[in-house]
Amino acid sequence: MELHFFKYQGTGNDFVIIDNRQHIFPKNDTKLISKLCDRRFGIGGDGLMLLENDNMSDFKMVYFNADGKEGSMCGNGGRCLVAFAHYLGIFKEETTFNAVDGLHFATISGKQVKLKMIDVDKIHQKPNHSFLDTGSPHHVQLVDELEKFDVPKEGKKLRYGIYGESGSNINFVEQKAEDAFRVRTYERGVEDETYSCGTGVTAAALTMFELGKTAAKQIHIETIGGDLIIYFEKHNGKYTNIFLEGPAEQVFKGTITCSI
Ligand SMILES: N[C@H](CCC[C@H](N)C(=O)O)C(=O)O
Repeated sequence: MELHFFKYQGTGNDFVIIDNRQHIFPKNDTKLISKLCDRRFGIGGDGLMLLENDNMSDFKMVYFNADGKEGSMCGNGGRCLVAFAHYLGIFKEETTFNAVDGLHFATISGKQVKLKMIDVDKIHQKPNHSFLDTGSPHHVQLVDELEKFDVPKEGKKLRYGIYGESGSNINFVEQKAEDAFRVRTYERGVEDETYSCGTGVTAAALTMFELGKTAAKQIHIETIGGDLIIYFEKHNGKYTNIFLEGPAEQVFKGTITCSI
C-alpha cells in the first residue's frame, strides 16, 4: 500500500510522522516501523510518531523509537508533533495534547515550539552521575572535553551496564557558562548518539540546577543539532512548570510503498 508520511526535525532529532486520525496505520508492525525509520531501506528517522484523535485534548501522540517499539515520552518529538498539528490546522496558538506520560500544553510562534513537560520530584544522586525521569528515563553525567568524548561507546556501556535490558538514555554534559551547557545524548531505542534529545536536555538542565552548578531557572543547552531553552520552577523540592523550547520544522513529505 501507499503510505503518506511527513518528515520533521527538532534540533536534528528527526521523525517520520503519520496522520493516523483515520486509523490507517498498523501500529503493532514493529518491523514496518523500524524499516520506515531506517536511513537506507526506508525514510529515515530517530523515531516514528502517529497523530491520533483524543477524547480529552486536541490530539494524541503515539511515539515509537527507531527500533519499532513504543517508547516513553519524547520531548523533541512532542515539539515536532505540535508543529505538525499546527500545520494540519488543529489549533492556532496554543494546544493541549495527550501523550504516554499524560497531558502536555504547548505554544507555537513561527518555528519555535514551547512544550510543557511533566513535573519532576526526584533526582537520584550517585557519586558520578544522576538519574531522573522527565517522561523518559535519563542518566546525566558531567564530563570534560565533551567534544572529544566517545558518546556512542561510553553511552552503550552505561545503558546496558547499569540499566540492563530496559535501559536508560545517557546524557553527557559540559558547562559552557553560568546558565549554559552543552549536552550529547546516547538514546536507547535508537542505540546510538542522536543530534539532540528533548527529555534528555531537560534532565540535564534540572540536574545542573540540583547540583548547584547554576542558579539560573532558564537554561540554555547546546546540542549537535541546535539550541534549546529549558524553563522551570522549584518549590518544596519539586520541579514544576518545566518548559522545553526550540525550533521544529517540516523537512519533506511524500508517499512510500510498503507491504502490509
Ligand atoms: N528523543 C526523545 C527521547 C526519546 C526517548 C526514547 N529514546 C526512550 O527512552 O524511549 C526526546 O527528544 O526526548
